[in-house]
Amino acid sequence: MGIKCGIVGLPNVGKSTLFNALTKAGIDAENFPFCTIEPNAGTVPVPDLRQRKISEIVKPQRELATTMEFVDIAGLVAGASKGEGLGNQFLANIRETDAIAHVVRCFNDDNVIHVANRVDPKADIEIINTELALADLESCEKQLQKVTRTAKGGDKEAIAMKALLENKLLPQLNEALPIRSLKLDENELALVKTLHLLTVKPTMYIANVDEQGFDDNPLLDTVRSIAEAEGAAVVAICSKLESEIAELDDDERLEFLNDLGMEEPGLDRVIRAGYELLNLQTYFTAGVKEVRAWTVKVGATAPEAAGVIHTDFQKGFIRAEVISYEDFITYNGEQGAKDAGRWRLEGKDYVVQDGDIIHFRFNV
Ligand SMILES: Nc1ncnc2c1ncn2[C@@H]1O[C@H](COP(=O)(O)OP(=O)(O)OP(=O)(O)O)[C@@H](O)[C@H]1O
Ligand SMILES: [Mg+2]
Repeated sequence: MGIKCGIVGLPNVGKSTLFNALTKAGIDAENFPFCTIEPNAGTVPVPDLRQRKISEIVKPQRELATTMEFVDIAGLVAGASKGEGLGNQFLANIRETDAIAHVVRCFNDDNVIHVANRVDPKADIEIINTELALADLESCEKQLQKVTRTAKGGDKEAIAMKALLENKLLPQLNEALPIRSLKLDENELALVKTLHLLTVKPTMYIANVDEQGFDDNPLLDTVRSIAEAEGAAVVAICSKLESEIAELDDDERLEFLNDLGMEEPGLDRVIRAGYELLNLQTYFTAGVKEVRAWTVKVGATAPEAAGVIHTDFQKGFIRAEVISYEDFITYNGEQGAKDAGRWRLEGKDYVVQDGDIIHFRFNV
């Protein structure tokens, strides 16, 4: 499905360190602002404990996870929308993503330069959010000029767009508030989509804390309360620690996590949060050759889910053979689920459920 999550934030807050931990790409993550200039992209498997359990039953030749793409973007400073720092180029990189992971510095370390010489998550978040809102404000003002002309000729869509811009979008952006927190109806959302705005993208905050900074951390609390007010998700991680964990081999990693009292790397939480942010879910195909996870939108129908594998599967869709994840595990696989009467044949209106194990029947 090609889902892209952009990593944004002020310079030198730990974006590339996080990116390296996620992708094991080994790009430069050094202690100076604007270390990253060109964006770096990397594909990351979405961790799913259910897949392992399915594979234990099916014993396939191979397992394939579903994936998500992360893009590490250059640091943004105040005035970026007017060309400061790396300016508009940076904003164009964000425009191409589906969701935003906003990294906020919540660690104290005098050796690591902060561009404003202070650690202040609230001020940092405001700088980034203001720049994104200013960029959108500019796009919306341009659009208003354009539609004002066409609206005079009586064009219905132009009239609707003009009203939306004047009554809702521009007032919101003038307050430096994001478009995603506006309540909009379906028609308005369709119009907004054509504007390719930045502040409409689903956003989560990544609080980058010290190794000891997960509990009793007022900096983290600040990020949590800002996010709560916006209805956004927060994931607390220590980028530096994660990049060290990522370099270990599997056995060492388990031991290290155990010593830290962690069940899984913090990265897995970042990836899953990105997945939830975009309202995505997973279904599985399970055969002796391979057990594979696939990504679909929540609410996708069986033919749409088939289309993720191949467009021919969608076009020639006949039926889906479905077993829920719980049944698959409870009855120890397909045969057991069949014997228990838990194997279903579903038609084109079936709405896929998270974790479903599906086999598609189709014509070619
Ligand atoms: N949780 C943390 N605790 C302490 N130091 C950290 C932490 N996370 C990152 N750092 C350090 O901060 C410095 C900057 O990290 P990094 O290069 O990842 O930042 P960046 O956001 O990508 O910067 P730029 O915008 O300049 O590309 C590095 O020296 C890194 O080791
Ligand atoms: Mg960087």
